[in-house]
Amino acid sequence: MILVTGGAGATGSRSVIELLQAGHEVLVLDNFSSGTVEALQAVAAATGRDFDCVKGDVRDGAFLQRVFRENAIASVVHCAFVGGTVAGVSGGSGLSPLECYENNLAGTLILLQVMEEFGLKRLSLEFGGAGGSGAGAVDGGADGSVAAVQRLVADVCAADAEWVATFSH
Ligand SMILES: O=c1ccn([C@@H]2O[C@H](COP(=O)(O)OP(=O)(O)O[C@H]3O[C@H](CO)[C@H](O)[C@H](O)[C@H]3O)[C@@H](O)[C@H]2O)c(=O)[nH]1
Repeated sequence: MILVTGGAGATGSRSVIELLQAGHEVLVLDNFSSGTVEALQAVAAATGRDFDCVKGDVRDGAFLQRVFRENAIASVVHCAFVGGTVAGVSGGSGLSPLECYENNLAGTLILLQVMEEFGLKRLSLEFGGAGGSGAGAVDGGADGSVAAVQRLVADVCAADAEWVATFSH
């Protein structure tokens, strides 16, 4: 089973469709800060497949531990990112830098810690709107938090060859 964080959002729900169509079992995890039940209903309609969804936050380590304990998760697709507030950059969420870094960097840090605790070291990161776009994008992100996430994950992978991570924007 593949866990898709932020699976009720635009980028995440597209990933869920692709994974279901490829025959994978999927579990969606989303705090529904911007994700919607309608997006999940559209996934079900497009694929004709059933999948479960748990409501909760990637920053909640105890919640993540429960999810990993109760489900046979083989890998994680991490899409639970929020956009920055840099003027003129798409994907802006209206959140402050502190809120963005907390969502994106702290959320990823806690997710990685719990994954490692469960011996799970396969991760795809899909930044979607949080990655920014066009000439205004800074270091691959609408604010520095996406670059910080990439650096964190790169350092974790460099220190332990068992970790496998891919990025897409
Ligand atoms: O801590 C968090 C933060 C976010 N989320 C969830 O993560 C998902 C993020 O998805 P969004 O749709 O908010 O963001 P995307 O990057 O997927 O999509 C954005 O970027 C896209 C471009 O790729 C389009 O512009 C789209 O309209 C715009 O919402 C949401 O379900 C949100 O509820 C969490 O679960 N936990």
